[in-house]
Amino acid sequence: MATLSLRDVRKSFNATPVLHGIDLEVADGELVVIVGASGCGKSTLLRIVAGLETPTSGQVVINNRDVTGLEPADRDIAMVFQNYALYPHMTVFGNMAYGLKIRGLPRAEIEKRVKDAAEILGIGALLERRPKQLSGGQRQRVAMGRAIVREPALFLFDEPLSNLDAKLRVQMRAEIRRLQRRLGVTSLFVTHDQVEAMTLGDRLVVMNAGRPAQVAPPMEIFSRPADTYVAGFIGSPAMNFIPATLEEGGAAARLAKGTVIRFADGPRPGPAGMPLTLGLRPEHVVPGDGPDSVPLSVELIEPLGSETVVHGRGPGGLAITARLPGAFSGAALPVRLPAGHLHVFDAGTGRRLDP
Ligand SMILES: Nc1ncnc2c1ncn2[C@@H]1O[C@H](COP(=O)(O)OP(=O)(O)OP(=O)(O)O)[C@@H](O)[C@H]1O
Repeated sequence: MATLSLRDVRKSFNATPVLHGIDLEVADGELVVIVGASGCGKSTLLRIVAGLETPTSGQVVINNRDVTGLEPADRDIAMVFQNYALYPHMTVFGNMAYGLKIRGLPRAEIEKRVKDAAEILGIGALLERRPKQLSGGQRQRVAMGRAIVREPALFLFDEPLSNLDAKLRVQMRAEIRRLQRRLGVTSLFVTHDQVEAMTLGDRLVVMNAGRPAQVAPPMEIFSRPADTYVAGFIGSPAMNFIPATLEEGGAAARLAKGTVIRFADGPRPGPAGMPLTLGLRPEHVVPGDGPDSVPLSVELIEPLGSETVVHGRGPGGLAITARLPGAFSGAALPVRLPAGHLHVFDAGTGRRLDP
């Protein structure tokens, strides 16, 4: 049972700020995923929670205890890394038991914990092997096992799946989710992979250049992204962005070549002529004619079997990607930009404009 609080955590390296004040509350048993592009500060944040890095200011609080000044070993956490960090000269049993031996647990207790964890992870038959005699997925399970036997308050995962091939990644992702639910251990998971983030997290922290751009459950992030950064980062193919201006007392948007789209859900605040960025996911671009349609000249067709991704250009060179069900061929098609699916952002700040 554990909660984690980060309170205005800041970090600079050589006077260059990389974390600009992170506040986060992680509930007991919750799995929070920190996701963002390379260099946004995810690993630094995780290492601060682990105690491997000292924040420039701010606090790390685990179970209402300020651990900011404590050594990693005194924080009651277990970390699973990308490179597994197994001892090559030790057996699987030895690797999993090592931390418990250091802590001076009785031999019988160590054996019980290691065997139980190995059972849960399906590696009971591998306990006498050495890491080099294991597959990538098996090594990953040993690294997980080593974390589990410690029965920590907090699991910290730093891109633990990135060395696995695509199929194994998906499998291990599901295993980690199941395991985390079953054990109920509060967890922080860092990844740059948006699919991993969406499928694993109870909530996501989408980081942009050292700041949390949005903290919310995955589907809320997908359906109501807080700004254009989050909107463009989550979702594949990426959301289309269409420049427009605010019209009709905030009730409509005018596109470059004159198409006017009336918002389905009421007016947006802002002066007439205010620059907007409209967001529309490729799956919401539909072929057809209407007051909200634009002609598209097709540049690239990507058949995916059950659906087709079509990249094209609209008026004024506007790039639009559509995800169409089934097969598609052709050089041109009119597409509708349905108002009910539009995300409306302030073009200046990138922030979502709510009706
Ligand atoms: N020890 C260090 N000294 C100086 N700069 C550092 C140090 N560690 C990280 N940085 C810088 O801090 C920024 C954030 O790094 P961090 O590793 O946290 O990013 P990340 O989001 O985890 O990226 P990636 O996905 O590539 O691992 C980067 O610009 C990085 O170069």
